[in-house]
Amino acid sequence: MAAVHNPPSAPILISFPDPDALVDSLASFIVKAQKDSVDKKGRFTIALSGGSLPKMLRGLINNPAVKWNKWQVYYVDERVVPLDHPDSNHRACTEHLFSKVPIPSENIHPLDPSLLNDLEDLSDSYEKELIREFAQKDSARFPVFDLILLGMGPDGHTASLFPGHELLSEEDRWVAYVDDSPKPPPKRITFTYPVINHAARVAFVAAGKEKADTLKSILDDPEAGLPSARVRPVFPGQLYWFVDDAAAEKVVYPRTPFKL
Ligand SMILES: O=C(O)[C@H](O)[C@@H](O)[C@H](O)[C@H](O)COP(=O)(O)O
Repeated sequence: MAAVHNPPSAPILISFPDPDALVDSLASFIVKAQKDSVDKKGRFTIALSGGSLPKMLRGLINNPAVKWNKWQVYYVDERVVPLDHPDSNHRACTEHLFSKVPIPSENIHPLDPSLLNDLEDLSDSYEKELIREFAQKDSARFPVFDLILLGMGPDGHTASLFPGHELLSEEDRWVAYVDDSPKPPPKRITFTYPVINHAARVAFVAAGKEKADTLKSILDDPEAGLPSARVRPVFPGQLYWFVDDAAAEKVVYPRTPFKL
């Protein structure tokens, strides 16, 4: 009998009056994803982006529902700089979140700082870090993160997947590198689409009117093919957009009220 392939579910767009309102609901959403995962398998695998995202996770600080010792944290993409460099996503997440909560340091998976001079080795070693978490358990072709949190750049990029880049068609590797990122710094490692699109839940977080045109293209004209529009988790994965009204101002795509 031929396999039945369910199409990806439609994205769920949730818009908040301002970023502060978004922060609290985002925290509740993450805690719910954590609870579902921990109830099912005793751990919670999450991948974080850089940019403005780390600051938007402040609703998790002093939140008694977060089981920090169950979290395994990876980076969706990382700039190839020392871990304490101002450009480092790991540094941003540490400053805005990890330094303020009781997460065991061994539950956080930054890139290997001894490999910064060799992009190939660096991305291979990060892929092995994912294989240690995921592949041995169920020999998965691709890892299934419980939650991946993404940002969207004004050009429509997400992770370090930029418009027109050859990595947009990568189908095999889990982690790849770029040395020509148009957003500085130029050297980065990044999850590929197969990893992002196999997650159980993927949530974009985007705020501000400078994102309004791009968000409209992504949600109202996905066929235009901007990198963020290519995030379509395979069934039964679900895609969410947590945005503010300024970012959503031009979007016609229907909003869904926030509920857990
Ligand atoms: O390290 C990075 O540069 C990112 O992970 C990147 O993909 C980011 O999420 C977007 O550029 C959005 O950034 P903002 O949220 O700052 O607009």
